[in-house]
Amino acid sequence: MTIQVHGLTKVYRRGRGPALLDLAFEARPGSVVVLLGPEGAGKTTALRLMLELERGKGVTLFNGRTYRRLRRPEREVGVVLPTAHQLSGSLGRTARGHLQMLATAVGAPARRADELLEQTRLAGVADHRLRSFSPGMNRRLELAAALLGTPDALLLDAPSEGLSSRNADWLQAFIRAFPAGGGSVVVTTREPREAALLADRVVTLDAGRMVADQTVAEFRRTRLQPEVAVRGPQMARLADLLLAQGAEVREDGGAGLAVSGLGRTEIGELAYRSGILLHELADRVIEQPAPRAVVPPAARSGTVSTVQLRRVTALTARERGGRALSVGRPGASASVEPPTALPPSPTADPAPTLSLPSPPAHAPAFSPAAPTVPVPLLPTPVASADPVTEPIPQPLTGPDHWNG
Ligand SMILES: Nc1ncnc2c1ncn2[C@@H]1O[C@H](COP(=O)(O)OP(=O)(O)OP(=O)(O)O)[C@@H](O)[C@H]1O
Repeated sequence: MTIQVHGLTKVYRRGRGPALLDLAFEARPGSVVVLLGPEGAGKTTALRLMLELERGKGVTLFNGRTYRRLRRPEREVGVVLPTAHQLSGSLGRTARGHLQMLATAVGAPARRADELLEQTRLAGVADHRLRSFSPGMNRRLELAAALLGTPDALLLDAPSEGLSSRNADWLQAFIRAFPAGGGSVVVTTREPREAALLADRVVTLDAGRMVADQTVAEFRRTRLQPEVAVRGPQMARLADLLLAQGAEVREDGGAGLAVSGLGRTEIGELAYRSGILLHELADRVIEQPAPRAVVPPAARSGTVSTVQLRRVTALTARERGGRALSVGRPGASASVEPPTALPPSPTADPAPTLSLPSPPAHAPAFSPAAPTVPVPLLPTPVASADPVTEPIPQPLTGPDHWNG
């Protein structure tokens, strides 16, 4: 199923800024789109608008029809929202009884309940009453309910929240497998790593604004930086050797290094050949800060209908060629390269820009105004020469970050 989202905008209270402003994206058949953002970014609001559970601006089309105009919406679109299936009146029912009742309501055969209990790993508690269910079991039951009508699309709001890591792994595998038959999924999360696991496309929200719309490959490149943590008693010597091999090296705690640009195996072999003892050698992923929305005063005063923002994919400082930290050896001072000039954006939007206040010095990139994103989606810009777009500061990786 193709899901097209055009210009979704929601203002809950007059005089307050929008909870969601001009959200636009497309979920193609056979794909997973993740809406990623921190608490309050507007993810749930987006799903509620898509399902017409809220009044607002914009439109969402499911294979060309709005949700309410679908012939059998509850069979065509499976939904897991915090309020979608209230269990409060059903706590005395068994899981099987609850699902059978919902199956009847959506016109699915009763045996579908048992199939789904099996599929969502609830078969063992099928005859348990819902009042005994843990939050994680409830989450899986909600998913089973969403699947009763064998839908072509799933809208899932933070489905892995409250799940044990084993069940979260299972759920992520399920979500990844769902599009195989042409289905599409829109799923929300606050976790960049989960987004990278699930998504074909990641739409990043901040303060109700879409601040990036990226393929998962681009998202991984810009937001998740792989590095290798190395620990041992001879790190100064190893740092010199690694730098000579072209790696980037940061001090990481007293007897540790964080290395990028060389793989774990290469680092291990280098240390072994040089007779350097290692206590730890482990892959890890460092999250880069998300792009932040710069909220114009007009939006804060609630006059949002005239304000339109365009998205910009923020680049990491490293991609912009600036602020790459190279550390000679632990304890030595870091050399910080000055930022280099950006090339003009190949996809720069020629549309007139709205004047925005300068972002605060700490604020990473966002965009000025321009027309809304049409459907089909524009390719994500790979760079921007926009004067209000700043490089993202190099991330600090914990209390022991390099502070030279
Ligand atoms: N019914 C409501 N009335 C007023 N404001 C609301 C309402 N629902 C949401 N908001 C506000 O809208 C903004 C977006 O909320 P939303 O729940 O969509 O965020 P979210 O990204 O889903 O956050 P979370 O990750 O915590 O679920 C927040 O500032 C929230 O306080």
